[in-house]
Amino acid sequence: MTDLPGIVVTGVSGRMGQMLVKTIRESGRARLCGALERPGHDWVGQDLGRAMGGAESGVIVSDDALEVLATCDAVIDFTAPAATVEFAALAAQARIVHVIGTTGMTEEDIAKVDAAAHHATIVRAGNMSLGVNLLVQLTRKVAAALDEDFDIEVIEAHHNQKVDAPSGTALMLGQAAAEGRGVSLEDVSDRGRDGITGARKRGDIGFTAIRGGDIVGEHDVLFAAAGERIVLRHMATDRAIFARGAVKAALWGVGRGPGHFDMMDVLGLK
Ligand SMILES: NC(=O)C1=CN([C@@H]2O[C@H](COP(=O)(O)OP(=O)(O)OC[C@H]3O[C@@H](n4cnc5c(N)ncnc54)[C@H](O)[C@@H]3O)[C@@H](O)[C@H]2O)C=CC1
Ligand SMILES: O=C(O)C1=N[C@H](C(=O)O)C[C@H](O)C1
Repeated sequence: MTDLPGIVVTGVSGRMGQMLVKTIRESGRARLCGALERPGHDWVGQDLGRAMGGAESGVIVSDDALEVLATCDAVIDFTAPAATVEFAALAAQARIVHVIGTTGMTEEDIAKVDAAAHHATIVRAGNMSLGVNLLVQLTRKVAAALDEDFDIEVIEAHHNQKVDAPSGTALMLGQAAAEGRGVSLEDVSDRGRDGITGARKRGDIGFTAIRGGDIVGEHDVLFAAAGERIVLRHMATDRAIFARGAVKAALWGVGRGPGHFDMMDVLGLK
């Protein structure tokens, strides 16, 4: 049992953090070697099992990332951009795998993660599910096959606690559509319609974000032309799909050496 790769979960009290703990425990392929939360969080110092409302687990929630990362093979991180940038630097120091699910990162944040990837094995993706990563491939193919007579719109829906928009997944899908068309997403992205916007610009890729209730995550890529429409859709109904992908990525990364990878690498979809 102790020979299994050790994974630490950071942001352990969060929606994804708790799902990751459950997924690691059920996997039979890894052991939970630590649990981290932000300094000042009321779970810090408590037994993780008890904090999650169950039996004692023997794992104490810590806020000392440097100490915990030194004893583990990988850290899985679904937290917030500023925290993720710090974890990347610590993972580089510890020479371990850093799986990043955090979305809403800026170009500057990503440049810092790139720098950390000289020493850490980083797997970062706005969506860790198999289904969405396949949808990304399909989106690129469909966009490449159609011309600008087809308007492309990415529509996403998430729960009312989500803090970033468009979602990381929507941006992955928009990027794939732009690549399929051979254009830069930056040049054609339309992200904030309100008021008298004028007619839609030919060639633009539009984004719409819906927030409500407990929606886990839904993404449509709409290709709309005169007389016909194609819709590519993914609907997540259980966060376990993201957690399973993240654990798979952590195990894939152990022993691989430094670099900045994504789920396409892990799933062999490149
Ligand atoms: N890539 C993917 O497949 C997925 C990505 N996400 C992304 O994961 C992130 C988290 O999502 P949720 O779990 O829903 O959010 P959440 O708000 O439920 O959890 C975030 C947790 O991170 C903790 N945290 C913040 N700063 C920290 C620090 N310095 N050290 C340790 N812990 C810290 C918070 O206290 C909180 O418990 C978001 O960016 C979301 O978009 C969510 C689902 C799937
Ligand atoms: O915040 C979430 O919940 C999710 N975030 C990711 C994103 O921004 O795309 C992935 C998933 O859709 C759930």
